[in-house]
Amino acid sequence: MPTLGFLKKKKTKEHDLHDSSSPIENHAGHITTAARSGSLVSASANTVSSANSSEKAGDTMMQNHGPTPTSAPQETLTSRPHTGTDPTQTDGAALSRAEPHHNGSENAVLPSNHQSAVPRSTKGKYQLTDFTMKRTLGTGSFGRVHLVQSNHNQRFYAVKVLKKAQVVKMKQVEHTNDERRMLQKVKHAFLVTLWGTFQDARNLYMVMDFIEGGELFSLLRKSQRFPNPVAKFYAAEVTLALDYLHSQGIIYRDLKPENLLLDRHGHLKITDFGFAKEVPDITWTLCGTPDYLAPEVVGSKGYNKSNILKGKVKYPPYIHPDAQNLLERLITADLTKRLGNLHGGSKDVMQHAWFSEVTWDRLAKKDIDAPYVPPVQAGSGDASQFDKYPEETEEYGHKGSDPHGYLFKEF
Ligand SMILES: Nc1ncnc2c1ncn2[C@@H]1O[C@H](COP(=O)(O)OP(=O)(O)OP(=O)(O)O)[C@@H](O)[C@H]1O
Repeated sequence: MPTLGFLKKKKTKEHDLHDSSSPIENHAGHITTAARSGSLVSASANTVSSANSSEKAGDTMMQNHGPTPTSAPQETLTSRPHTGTDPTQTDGAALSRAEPHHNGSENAVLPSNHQSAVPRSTKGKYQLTDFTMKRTLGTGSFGRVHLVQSNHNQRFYAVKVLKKAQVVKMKQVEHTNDERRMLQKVKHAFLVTLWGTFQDARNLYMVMDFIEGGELFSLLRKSQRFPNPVAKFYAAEVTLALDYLHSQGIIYRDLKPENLLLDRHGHLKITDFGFAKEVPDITWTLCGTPDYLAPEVVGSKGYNKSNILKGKVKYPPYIHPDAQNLLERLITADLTKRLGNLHGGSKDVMQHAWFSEVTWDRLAKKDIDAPYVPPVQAGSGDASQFDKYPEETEEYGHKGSDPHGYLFKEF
């Protein structure tokens, strides 16, 4: 018989994980790339090679339990010196003020790494003239993401621009409004921060922190494959981020290396909530006989990808057996057997053998050095880690008729 007790959304333990961190309230911290030279990263080149040295560094990294790791954790703890600033704040004000000038109710200081569900209010009405548009950082199905510079504090941000007509044509209105709402709500060290949104007659704009280190995709492409400990580091940070999202009733649904960005220190930030979904009543735990569950839930019929249900994954011979085991258990089509969806919830994933040497609380505090530090000049708008794209030819800031505006009232 099924037990109904576990059919509640699981409040996971990242209360504990994040309560202890509060790393990003201190805006006074400054990390220079020089300060990172003592890090455990051996791959100072542009790739994470699979050389032995790198493998070893990764091992050390994940076992870095000592009280004083060699990589100046305090600096890591006070990181994001420029990212925790509202784009309309001038520098001096941003360091001390909790309220931006345009809306007294807003909290302009980045929240701590707590998993509190109190939404960060980012509904300051930014406008195009607050920013100077720079080059394109990436393109997606409905728009593009630009590097921009705030005209108020000269800091750099990323602005996602979505063409309303395209969003409507591709039937993405709901997804787009969801994306905005969820990104505004979440706050986590490994999730990108949304500062605010605005619109003109043709476009929607989402103002985010600029994550300088580029896509994990690019690093993977250059590296071809990650050594086991490096893969483990990124997977572990993703695990924490997803665990947090799930605790907030959000399923991400678009996990891919293109959406995993590296910050200036090499820690992950998940971006693109275009397919994320809020499922407040989601059943994360499922075990025993699912007598009371709808067939489409049991059979996962909502996702009609029979090839995925039936497909057989071939694992390369070099994959670590523990990693393979974890993957096999995560991509189990049968929800009643899938790791992360069982009685222990995400804890089962975190306690899997592949993650055995991960010290989760320290990882959550970014207290474990990343295996690769992107070669960027921090805070300077250095977009060298991003691929180049043909630039948008259509000017932004259109006034005039706005046939779709009523669909995006929240922006
Ligand atoms: N905050 C950010 N900082 C730096 N670059 C970013 C940021 N957000 C997005 N990008 C870049 O822009 C690219 C496209 O962004 P995003 O995935 O959000 O767009 P999209 O239109 O939803 O894409 P898709 O069609 O893949 O869903 C990302 O892959 C990344 O390279």
